[in-house]
Amino acid sequence: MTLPTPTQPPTTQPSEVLLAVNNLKTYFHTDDGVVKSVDGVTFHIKKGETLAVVGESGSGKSVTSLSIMRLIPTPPGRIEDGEILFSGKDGVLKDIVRLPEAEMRRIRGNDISMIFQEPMTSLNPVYTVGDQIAEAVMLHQGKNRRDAMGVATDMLRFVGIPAPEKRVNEYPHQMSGGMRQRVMIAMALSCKPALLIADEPTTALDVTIQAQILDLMRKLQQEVGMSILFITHNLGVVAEMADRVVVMYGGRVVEEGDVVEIFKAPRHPYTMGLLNSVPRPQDREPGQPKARLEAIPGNVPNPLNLPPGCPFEPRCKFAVPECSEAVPPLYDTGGGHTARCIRWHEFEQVQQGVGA
Ligand SMILES: Nc1ncnc2c1ncn2[C@@H]1O[C@H](COP(=O)(O)OP(=O)(O)OP(=O)(O)O)[C@@H](O)[C@H]1O
Repeated sequence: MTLPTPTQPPTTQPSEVLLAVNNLKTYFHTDDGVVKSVDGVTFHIKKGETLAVVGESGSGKSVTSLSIMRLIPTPPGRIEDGEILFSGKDGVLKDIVRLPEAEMRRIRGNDISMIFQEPMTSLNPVYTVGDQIAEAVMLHQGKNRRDAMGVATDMLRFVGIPAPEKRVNEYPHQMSGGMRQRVMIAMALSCKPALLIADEPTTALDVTIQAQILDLMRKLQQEVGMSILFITHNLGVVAEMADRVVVMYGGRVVEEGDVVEIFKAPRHPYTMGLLNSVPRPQDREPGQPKARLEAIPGNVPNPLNLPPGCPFEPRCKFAVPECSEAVPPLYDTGGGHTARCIRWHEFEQVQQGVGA
């Protein structure tokens, strides 16, 4: 995979905050100890924007999104602290962490929808795709079955499924992986959510279909005007889809900022490592030396046994003794860009050519 250069302007002019996650802590109480999967995570999503959450496997991306949906398996999981402020279609600001379950059920699928990597885990094999979309429409929009089936057919057409009148009566197994992912998107968008959470939605698809689904999501976002929280480990997808990016490591945000800025001037060695492990288009230009790709050495830390200091320190080629003393705070590096590294300023100087 080659990394595209993120250049596209935001699809809308995002201004107001739709969702604000503040100091979220979601832990799992296991027999082996407490897994601090999400440990003090803060970020926000503006109306109409796409925010990518990126990080290696185990960094806490999915637990963050499941916390927003309040779908953490309890026990062993629990949201221990923090707030998730959300302003839904009714315009009332709510804290998702503290909402009664009945109200949360109204929000799920109506104000916030989620699509997953593998549609077969979310689609029911014994019902037609039309029935499944119609059910969500009947539940949230109070439509009768006939009208809801009409909406289901329209939604299948909307997501580019050919012959929707026929396919609405088909079962998931009669469709290809790409078509099933389109059905998932149709179902997720059928109630026009304000926020779509997409957790690795294209990972299981081959590259051509992947590109089609990403294109489709961009187009639909413009038409529906929703915000997207895009969970991925794929920086190519981040560059193509996101306005801003949150980089997670060991259950914490280690860097956040505008996607163009982060790709151009990362301030955290983990983000630099992620970027160095994927080819960039400028490295492939004629006359340029062949880019050296480097995998980040080592593995993500064991969440039951995190080091006392910066969790990336054991893998970091820029680590100094102070790094292992305490978890660094998130430093404001300017222009809405933050990084959790005590040496961020030195990277800035090198990138700006100071003392080089
Ligand atoms: N039900 C659970 N019980 C115990 N630990 C859990 C549970 N669910 C998640 N975890 C732990 O929480 C941490 C974060 O997991 P999470 O699934 O959020 O990572 P991720 O960044 O989404 O990874 P991936 O890209 O593989 O989905 C991991 O260490 C994981 O083992």
